Amino acid sequence: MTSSLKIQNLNKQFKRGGLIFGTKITAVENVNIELPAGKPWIMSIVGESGSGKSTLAMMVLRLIDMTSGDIFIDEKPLSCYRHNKTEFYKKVQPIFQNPFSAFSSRRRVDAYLYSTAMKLGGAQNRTKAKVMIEEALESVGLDYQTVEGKYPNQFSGGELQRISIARALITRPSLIVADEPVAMIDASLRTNIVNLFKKIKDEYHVNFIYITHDLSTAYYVSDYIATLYRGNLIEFGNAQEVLNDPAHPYTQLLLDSVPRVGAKWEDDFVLPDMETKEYGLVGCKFANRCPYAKEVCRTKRPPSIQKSGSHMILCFKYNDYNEMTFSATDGDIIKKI
Ligand SMILES: Nc1ncnc2c1ncn2[C@@H]1O[C@H](COP(=O)(O)OP(=O)(O)OP(=O)(O)O)[C@@H](O)[C@H]1O
Repeated sequence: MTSSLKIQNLNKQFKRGGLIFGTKITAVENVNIELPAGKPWIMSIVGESGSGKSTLAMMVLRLIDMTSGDIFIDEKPLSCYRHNKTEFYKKVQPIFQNPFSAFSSRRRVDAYLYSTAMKLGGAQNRTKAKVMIEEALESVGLDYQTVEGKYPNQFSGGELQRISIARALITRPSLIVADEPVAMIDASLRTNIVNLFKKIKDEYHVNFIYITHDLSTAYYVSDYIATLYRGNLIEFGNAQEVLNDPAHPYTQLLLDSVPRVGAKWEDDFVLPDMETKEYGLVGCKFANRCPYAKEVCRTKRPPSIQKSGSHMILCFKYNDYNEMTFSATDGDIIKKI
């Protein structure tokens, strides 16, 4: 199959502490995801704080290096863009959590839009750039006059995030990576912003990686759901399948709070030292919290099991706790019989 996104055996290790007494954590561990080309999609990456979501997003955005593995966008490895940042940002655009940090308070917002249209969008002059900007703003429900000549602090967080989205659209990217784009936005406006992703996906044929704590918005917009836990992709699949029939005990736990609008996991649900400890576990990272955990879950890394279609989980329970001769880190998938 030709793929629009392929994440292959992706790993990221961070060193923590000093040179001598420091430890390493694998913030993203052997993640494999492949999404087909052709039909645009929104993939939500969900998981509580410290599960590796932003680390994964930053690798896709080339903001940090991967330790090993590879990422392909439209079949091209990210390494292709090593010497060509412009080409990369034409293809992949970021949207960050805090729209106010994406724009300097001393620069007019329209200056950013013109700069993007002319440097990345291919506009040869300001007149052509203006047409592009008007169209992008219209797609996010804003008009040019409302934005013209204004500074970031003259907008609400929600408006400024819409402008960030419009700016991302100007380059006609193939992929937008939105890391917690609604976290700082009033709860009542979150669904509107995320619904925009859906509209833009269809209008512009752009794919989205949507990273979120906010399960209810993920619930409404996703075509695919990826659940991360301590760097492991513990469940992945078509959103309908994962949401209607979550297989991993952790995803089941998370989905208990859906569909309450604005439902979140508490950031201090897991204490930081417990987080570090879980990253270091040899078996399943969720074993200490899992009501179904057995001995094998604590001693061996669970295998990837293909439940049906694209739906996979990293869990012993779905293989009747059979010990595998190889682990998920070998990148193998066992088909559920
Ligand atoms: N530069 C870094 N150096 C060391 N450890 C890091 C670094 N960046 C992230 N980590 C660690 O990697 C793990 C995953 O962090 P990450 O920010 O990717 O999680 P997250 O799921 O995005 O969390 P949040 O929702 O809070 O942003 C955490 O334990 C974090 O402390």
